[in-house]
Amino acid sequence: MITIAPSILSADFANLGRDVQRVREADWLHVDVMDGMFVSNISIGVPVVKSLRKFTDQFLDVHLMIEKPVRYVDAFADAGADLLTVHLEADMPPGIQAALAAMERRGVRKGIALRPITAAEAVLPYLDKVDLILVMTVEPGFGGQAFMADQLPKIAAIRRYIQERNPACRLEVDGGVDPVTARQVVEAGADVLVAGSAIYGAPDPAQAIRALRGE
Ligand SMILES: O=C(CO)[C@@H](O)[C@H](O)COP(=O)(O)O
Ligand SMILES: [Fe+2]
Repeated sequence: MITIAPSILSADFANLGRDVQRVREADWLHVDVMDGMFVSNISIGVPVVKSLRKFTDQFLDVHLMIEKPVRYVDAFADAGADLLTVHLEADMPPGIQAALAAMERRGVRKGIALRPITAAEAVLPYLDKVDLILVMTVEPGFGGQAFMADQLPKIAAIRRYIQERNPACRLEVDGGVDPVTARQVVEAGADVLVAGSAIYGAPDPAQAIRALRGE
């Protein structure tokens, strides 16, 4: 089963409620949080997640592109995030483990994300503790970038690790996903597809969601 997670980074923030309505047929909503430190861009944070939680029943998939994310787990849990994904590069190992432990305490689903430079093997110490692994297929920080096909072998390698060690874990791909690259990442083993520009840049976002599902 393929899950589509529209990224609201490509929405019109002045009309966010309208743009969330436009993707209501997707089960998930992908929320990109950027701090201007882990990535150069600054996007949105806790108050927007809180407002989204009141507005939609969609599963709130919050991608934290922030340094030392353990500092914000409680705040995003209070705001109503369903899943928090932290980058392995965003802290030293005790910090990432502390972030995952805090999510466990709060009953929030736990994800880890990898920049393109980070090898598949980096997930191994965490694989039995997480609900989702996110492979970035662009450098994190901005929507609308070109898909990095050199990440496909990494997706396939992580799918093999998941099958061996934690088959319930989801494998999400984020960056440059469109109907063509969607097929490639699904073939490699992804089962959650994030898409920003391919959905919000399309004349009919609902149709774009169906196209990403291969319907
Ligand atoms: O996390 C990020 C960017 O850092 C993404 O979630 C983007 O928002 C995806 O946008 P597209 O590449 O699909 O336009
Ligand atoms: Fe993202």
